[in-house]
Amino acid sequence: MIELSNVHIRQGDFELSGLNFSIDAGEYAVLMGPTGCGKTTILEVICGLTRIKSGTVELDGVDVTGFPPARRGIGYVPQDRALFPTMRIDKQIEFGLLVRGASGKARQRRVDELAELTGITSLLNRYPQGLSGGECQRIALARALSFRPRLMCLDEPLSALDDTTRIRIAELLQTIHQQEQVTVLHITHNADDAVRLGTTHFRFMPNKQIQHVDKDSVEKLNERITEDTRPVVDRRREVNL
Ligand SMILES: Nc1ncnc2c1ncn2[C@@H]1O[C@H](COP(=O)(O)OP(=O)(O)OP(=O)(O)O)[C@@H](O)[C@H]1O
Repeated sequence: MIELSNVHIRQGDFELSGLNFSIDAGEYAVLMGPTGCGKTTILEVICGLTRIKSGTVELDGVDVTGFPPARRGIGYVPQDRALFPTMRIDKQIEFGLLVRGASGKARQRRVDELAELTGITSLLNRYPQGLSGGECQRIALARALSFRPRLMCLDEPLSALDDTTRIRIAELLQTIHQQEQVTVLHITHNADDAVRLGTTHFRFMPNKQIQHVDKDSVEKLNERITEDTRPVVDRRREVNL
């Protein structure tokens, strides 16, 4: 489904090289690793938001290395959710379909379907201002799913939520994985979330390579949780267009 081969990335002083990583279709893959090791960078490479120096990115056997984000058919939920601040929620959800030329009827049907799936029907006429973190996450998930992506890339989707909301959103992620039959790549520091949600697990190793790890070893992990203090990067919004 996803295959990164011999990928070389450089951003400022940060560099990864000879990186190989693959995920089979239908998996709920969790990628873990300490802060600053390059997890978000890998999501951005897969989505087409960060250019690679060399190597290839394949999706379903197609080399998409030179494809712009919108041609990759990936739903992306960045860590800050990046909702459009001045757009009504129903319009945000249908946006990915609108730019792909879907009819008004098809868009309405999908908005209703996703609103029900994510539990946001009562929010469709609102704007992002004043919404809770959990509500924003549900909307970001619905928006990313609108065009039936083959892959969902989720950047710490359960961070910054209270415990009850965290459990509810984790349940929603499981429902989405099953009902939408979408392959998921979820990055997290949290070993409990990784064990609960993942069907396959990967970890950034000290040698800057990604390695497949079994569930038992994930349970023993206790990654240090630190906040990402980098400024929000607006270009991440592009991917769901
Ligand atoms: N645009 C950029 N220019 C220069 N350096 C960058 C840029 N984007 C990211 N980096 C650097 O690349 C490294 C990896 O960042 P990345 O956000 O991928 O790590 P991460 O594993 O997702 O971290 P966290 O878990 O804290 O979110 C960091 O050292 C970061 O400062």
